[in-house]
Amino acid sequence: MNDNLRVSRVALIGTGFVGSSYAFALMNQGIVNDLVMIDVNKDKAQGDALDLNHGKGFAPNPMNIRYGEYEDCRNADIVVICAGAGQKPGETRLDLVEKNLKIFKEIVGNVMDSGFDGIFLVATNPVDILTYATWKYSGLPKERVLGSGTILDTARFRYSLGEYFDVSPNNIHAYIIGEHGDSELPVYSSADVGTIPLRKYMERSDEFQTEDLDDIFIQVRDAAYHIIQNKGATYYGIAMGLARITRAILANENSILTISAHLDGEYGENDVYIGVPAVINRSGIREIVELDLDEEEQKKFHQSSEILKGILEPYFDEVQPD
Ligand SMILES: NC(=O)C1=CN([C@@H]2O[C@H](COP(=O)(O)OP(=O)(O)OC[C@H]3O[C@@H](n4cnc5c(N)ncnc54)[C@H](O)[C@@H]3O)[C@@H](O)[C@H]2O)C=CC1
Ligand SMILES: CC(=O)C(=O)O
Repeated sequence: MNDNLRVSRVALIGTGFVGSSYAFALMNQGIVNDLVMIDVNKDKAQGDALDLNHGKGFAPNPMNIRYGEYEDCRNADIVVICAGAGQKPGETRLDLVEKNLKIFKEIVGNVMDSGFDGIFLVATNPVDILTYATWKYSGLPKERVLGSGTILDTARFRYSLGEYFDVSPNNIHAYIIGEHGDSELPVYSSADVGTIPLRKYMERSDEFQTEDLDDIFIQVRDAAYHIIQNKGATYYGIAMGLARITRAILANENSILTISAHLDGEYGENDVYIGVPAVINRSGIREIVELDLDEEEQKKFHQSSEILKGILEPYFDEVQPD
């Protein structure tokens, strides 16, 4: 049988705003055959599974959806973790570290006790820190533990640049890398619009001004704060991003996506999970794509990495800031 057509199972831990939106995206896109939903709040997971089942008749592909227990993770291809606290208005992602690390120790322990031997995909914030924790707590190879990283920030960036240039975001190649959070950075040096380097594209019209690029980035970096202020949480964007990563894994796509990956010398950094472009396929992270950063970008990326290492250090003693 073609490996791309085999039965695929995702176990989702945490069926709150993000988890249930992700489940809805999976169903609508027909990405997975079997979805098991697990939450400490069993009523919520059970209610979501039933609600989703009622929409199945309108979905593009047959899909088995049910609520379950940790033992159901045993045969999962991917365990996706969206469980834990989210930011309240005014809180940063890094403010969540203490409480969500505790939750993760328990969750990852339970998943591993089931005999799980697949790929972890983490969305809970602070996502780079919790992906590192998942890697440590699980003992799985680093290639099989990834976080959503800056996939959402990159999508927001392409959306905003698309609006600015009045071009589809699909024709814009531009990445946000670094922490999924306040120290992230845009990579303008290698951004392009329809293969034309972005800065060159801007020469087409006096309407395009370099200062606007700073405003666009600030809008992107602070988007979550604005959305949380408006409606308490963000979930549709990340749900689509998680579905995109899931598809890249299960369909063995070899797609380049900005996810949180463990660096082992790439970009001159060691022992940190951070947002970078990487080739994603059925084995998880096939390889990290090293962008040719300019000096300013390199400096900012290093600063972002140092911030993450500084957060990790008290919890994981072998992490040494440079
Ligand atoms: N990586 C990204 O780009 C994004 C990440 N997030 C993060 O996703 C996380 C979830 O956000 P929401 O869904 O809005 O929160 P939520 O509060 O709606 O859902 C969290 C769910 O986790 C469950 N949970 C808590 N402890 C658990 C445990 N020990 N075991 C199993 N389930 C447990 C809760 O019962 C709840 O259903 C937050 O950390 C948030 O910051 C949110 C948006 C974007
Ligand atoms: C909440 C969050 O991490 C985001 O929307 O970017």
